[in-house]
Amino acid sequence: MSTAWWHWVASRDSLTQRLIDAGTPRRFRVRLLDQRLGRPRRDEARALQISPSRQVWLREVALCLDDRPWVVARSVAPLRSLRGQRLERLGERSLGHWLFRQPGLERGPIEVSADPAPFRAAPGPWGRRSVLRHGRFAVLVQEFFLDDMADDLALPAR
Ligand SMILES: C=C(O[C@@H]1C=C(C(=O)O)C=C[C@H]1O)C(=O)O
Repeated sequence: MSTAWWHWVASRDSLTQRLIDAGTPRRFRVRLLDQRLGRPRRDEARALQISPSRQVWLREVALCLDDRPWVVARSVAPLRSLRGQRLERLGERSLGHWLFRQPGLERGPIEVSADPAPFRAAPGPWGRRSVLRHGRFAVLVQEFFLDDMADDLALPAR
C-alpha cells in the first residue's frame, strides 16, 4: 500500500472529519442509502462476535464531497447494544460526529481489504473495518474508499 493510502486506511480518529478537512472547500454530505433492522452477514457477525441470527441495526451511506461519493460505509450494531441510542434519528447526519463525541470510545484493530464493497457496486482501491465501542454499545464500521476520491485528491491507484 502506498504511504498516501496508508494514512487514510490506518487512521483511527473520525473519517468524517478527515474527509471534511481534505475535501475543503468542497461540501461534505452524508447520503443515506439504507437504514433498517435486519441480520448481519456472516463475516459481520464474526467481527462483532455475535450469532448471525441476531437482529442488528444496519446503515449504509455514501460520504460525498460536492455530491461525488468518496467513501461508501456500512455500519452494523447489535440491537441489544443499542438501548436508548436513537440512531435511527441520525438521518443524513454523520454517525462519526456522534460517535467521536462519546466519552471513552474505543476502537478495535483495523482490518483491511483489497476487495470492493460487498454491499454496493462501487469500485475503489481499499476497504477497512473495525469495531467501535463505548460502554455496552458496539458498532462495526466498514468503509470503502472509492475511485472518485483517488481522482479528486490525486492519490495513487493503491
Ligand atoms: C465512524 C465514522 O462515521 C462515518 C459516518 C458514517 C455514517 O454516517 O453512517 C458511517 C461510517 C463512517 O464512515 C467516522 O467518521 O469515522
